[in-house]
Formats: sequence, C-alpha cells, structure tokens
Amino acid sequence: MLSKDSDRENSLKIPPTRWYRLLAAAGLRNPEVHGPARYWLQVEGSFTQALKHRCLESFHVEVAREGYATPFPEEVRRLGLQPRQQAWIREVRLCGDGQPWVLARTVIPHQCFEGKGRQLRHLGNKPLGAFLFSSPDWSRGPLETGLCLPDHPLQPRLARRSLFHHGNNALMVGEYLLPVLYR
Ligand SMILES: C=C(O[C@@H]1C=C(C(=O)O)C=CC1O)C(=O)O
Repeated sequence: MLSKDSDRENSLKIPPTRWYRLLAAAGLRNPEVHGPARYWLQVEGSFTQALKHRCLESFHVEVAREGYATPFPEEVRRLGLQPRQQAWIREVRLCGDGQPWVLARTVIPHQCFEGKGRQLRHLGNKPLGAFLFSSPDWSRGPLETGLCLPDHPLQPRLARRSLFHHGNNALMVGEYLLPVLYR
C-alpha cells in the first residue's frame, strides 16, 4: 500500500506536458480546461498575487530545486536555445494556507542575468513574480495552455506558461495546477 509520504512526493512531480497556443485548442483535447480551472489558466498579472487573494491565512514559496541543468528539448526549442545549452532552472511549490497549490518551473538562460537580472539567481523563497512585475524591463508574452500526462491522480493535469522578455532575452515560466486548487 502507498504511504501518505510517497503519495505526497508523487503528487509534487511535474508530469510531461503538451502545450497549446490557444486554450480553445487544448479544450478540444480536454474539456476540463473550461471548468473551474479556467480562471487559473487565464488569470492575467501576477499569479502569486492571484493565489494570495485566494488564501485565508498565508502564502509561501518553497524552493524544490534551483541551479544549472539541461532544459527539456521542447523548452530548448521554445526559448530558441542552443542544443545542450544549460540554463538556470528553478522549481518551486506555491503554497496556500500551508499546502502546495501550484508547481512552478522557470527556465532562465544565463543571458537573463545581465544587469538587474542578476537578482534572478538569488530569489530564494521570494516569489519570482514580485521581481518580474515590479521591473518595467520585463514584459510577458501570450499565455499557453498545457495538458499534462500525470501518472498519479494527485499530480497536475493542467498547466499554463508564458515567456517573459527583456530586450532580446527571454525566460519561461510554467505553472502546473495541483487539482486541490480548483476542485
Ligand atoms: C511569475 C510569477 O511568479 C510566481 C513565482 C514563481 C517562483 O517564485 O519561482 C514561479 C511562478 C509564479 O507563478 C507570478 O507571480 O506571476
């Protein structure tokens, strides 16, 4: 029998995900995107702020891992990186009222660390959104919708992602909704 601990650990893994430029196109594959999760898939502005509004008591960011690693081939293509180029990868859990609601994965090519961008390497438990949305240098591209392929019932099934641009540089933020957020 699976223990509670291994259930929790499994639910906190980011599953492989297929990305769609349009929510409607993802909806043809999985109508769940039009259900209660839709608000979270489309909310504009800072996701951290939107989650904070939903909290009754507290919000915090838990860093799962952070450091240089090789992005997935699909991320390499989307960001236009060189094959096998390493990037700074930050994976966190966005937690509301003491439990994980969203898993986030951000791919930051090293060029983004120029100038004020060097702060991106030292975020720790401070939300990335606080930096991106308070800095006029960064602008967000369109939101994409992700359909995940979970191998555990508590893993994310739906996700969103977007690029944030600063001049010719871009980083990519993916947010994977845990079912507990919208069920
Ligand atoms: C991009 C944002 O930042 C949030 C915080 C993150 C982090 O600290 O790593 C990652 C994704 C987020 O949703 C946001 O608030 O919109």
